[in-house]
Amino acid sequence: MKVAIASDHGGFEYKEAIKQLLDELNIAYEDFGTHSPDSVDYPDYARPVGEAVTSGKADRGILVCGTGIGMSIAANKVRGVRCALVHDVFTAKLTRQHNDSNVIALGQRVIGEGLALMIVETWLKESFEGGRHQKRLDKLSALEADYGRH
Ligand SMILES: O=C(CO)[C@H](O)[C@H](O)[C@H](O)COP(=O)(O)O
Repeated sequence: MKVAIASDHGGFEYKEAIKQLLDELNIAYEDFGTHSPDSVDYPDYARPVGEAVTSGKADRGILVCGTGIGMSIAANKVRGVRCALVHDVFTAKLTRQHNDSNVIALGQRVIGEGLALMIVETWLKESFEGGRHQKRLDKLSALEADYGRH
C-alpha cells in the first residue's frame, strides 16, 4: 500500500507524527507538504493528495488541518475522492467498511495525537465490505458524473 499525505500549518505536527506511524507500519508514503508550520492554504494540499489517489499513484490519502473540515471539503471536490472527516475509531472503521473512503481528514485542533494515530491505523487496516454498499457507491459516482457536466 502507498499513502499520499499532506497538511496545512494547522495539521503539520500530526502529519509528522502520522509519518512516523507509517514508518513503524512499513507503509510507503509520499509527503505533499506543508513542510513547516508557516501559514498556508489547505486546498493547495488537499488537491495533490486527491489527485494522487484518483490517478492510482497512491492507494489512500491522509489529510490534516486544524479541524479537518477544510481539507475534507477540498478533497471531495476531486472527482473519485471519497474523503471522510473522522474523529473517532468507530467511524474510522465504518467509513472503510461502508463508504470505501479513499481519503481521511483529521483535525489537529480537535482530538489528541494518540487518538489521531489510532484512527489512522484503524482506517488503514479496515476493508470495504462491498455487497449492498457497492450499489450506494455507484450512486455516488452517478451523482458526481451528473454534476461534473458543463
Ligand atoms: O480549513 C480549516 C477549517 O475548515 C482548517 O482548520 C485550517 O487549518 C484553519 O482554517 C486554519 O486557520 P488559521 O487561523 O489560518 O490557522
